[in-house]
Amino acid sequence: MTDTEPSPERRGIIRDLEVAAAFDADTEIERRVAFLAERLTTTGAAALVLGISGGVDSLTAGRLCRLAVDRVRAAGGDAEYIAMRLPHGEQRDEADAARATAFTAPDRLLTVDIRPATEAMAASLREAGTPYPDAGTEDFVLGNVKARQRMIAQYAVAGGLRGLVIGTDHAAEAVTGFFTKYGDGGADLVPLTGLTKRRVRAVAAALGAPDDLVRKVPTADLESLAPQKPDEEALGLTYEQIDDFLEGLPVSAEVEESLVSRYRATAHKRALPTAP
Ligand SMILES: Nc1ncnc2c1ncn2[C@@H]1O[C@H](COP(=O)(O)OP(=O)(O)OC[C@H]2O[C@@H]([n+]3cccc(C(=O)O)c3)[C@H](O)[C@@H]2O)[C@@H](O)[C@H]1O
Ligand SMILES: Nc1ncnc2c1ncn2[C@@H]1O[C@H](COP(=O)(O)OP(=O)(O)OP(=O)(O)O)[C@@H](O)[C@H]1O
Ligand SMILES: [Mg+2]
Repeated sequence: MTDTEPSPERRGIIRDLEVAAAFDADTEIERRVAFLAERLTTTGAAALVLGISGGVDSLTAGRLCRLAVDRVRAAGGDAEYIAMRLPHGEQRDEADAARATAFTAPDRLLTVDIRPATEAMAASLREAGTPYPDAGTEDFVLGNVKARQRMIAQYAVAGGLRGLVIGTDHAAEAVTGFFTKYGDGGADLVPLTGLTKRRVRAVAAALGAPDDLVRKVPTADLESLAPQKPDEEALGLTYEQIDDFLEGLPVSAEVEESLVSRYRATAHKRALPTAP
């Protein structure tokens, strides 16, 4: 069963997440590079800091950082793009991460293993007697600790070098709240805002990224008990379905209901802390 006319609630979500009706990859590249360059110039920051995972989102954001920094320099400014590799121990898709990093052409590359910090926190939580209901819950929660360790590492570099931390959140993650609050959700600038997943891929392709990395299966890769688990498996929805919903295309009633209710349930993740 499909609907052809998006509900008023869906239209509100599309508007709130800034998903444009029309899309042209080159126009989006220009707009987003201009945004990053303007932020560097206006804030007087000296660097853009971004974790590169090997996935398409960070590859795309990283290339936009490269172009923005080049633009600032061409205008006589001084800035750099700092990429960070933040593996948890040995990363299974390290070869992809290395190629993605090379594609973004950073001025500096810093590699920080987040495993020791994550394990130290896990051990201290266990010692404190943290009452996890089961091993799966502990593994899931420690996955979010990994994402937050990455945030800590990026802010440590930004703090030392007058940098700004780049987040890779886009509309297809924002609508489901599929990010760690104050983990990968913690950033200063979010240049992919409003893009659906297929539009992120289209931007990556237009930027000249290697085809296999453009089409790579998305994974948060946070759970040690389920390494490289595809996002679509975790979400129980495909990115095609999520993108269709966001682009106002026909989706089933089940998909519509599921996304509207996830959007409502995760409102706190897209807002400032709740105050009285
Ligand atoms: N109603 C409410 N009002 C205010 N705050 C509320 C709240 N409900 C929960 N909270 C708070 O939010 C916390 C839950 O949020 P959070 O800690 O983020 O945890 P949660 O949303 O449960 O998990 C994060 C999800 O995002 C996925 N993820 C993370 C990182 C990257 C990617 C990726 O795409 O690569 C995906 C991850 O696999 C997982 O499925 C609760 O522990 C609580 O502190
Ligand atoms: N192993 C890692 N090394 C460096 N940064 C990472 C790593 N894992 C995650 N990140 C950071 O967290 C962000 C969120 O991860 P996410 O999985 O949503 O994006 P991605 O890996 O770039 O693309 P995809 O969603 O297609 O897998 C990444 O874009 C990146 O900035
Ligand atoms: Mg990923």
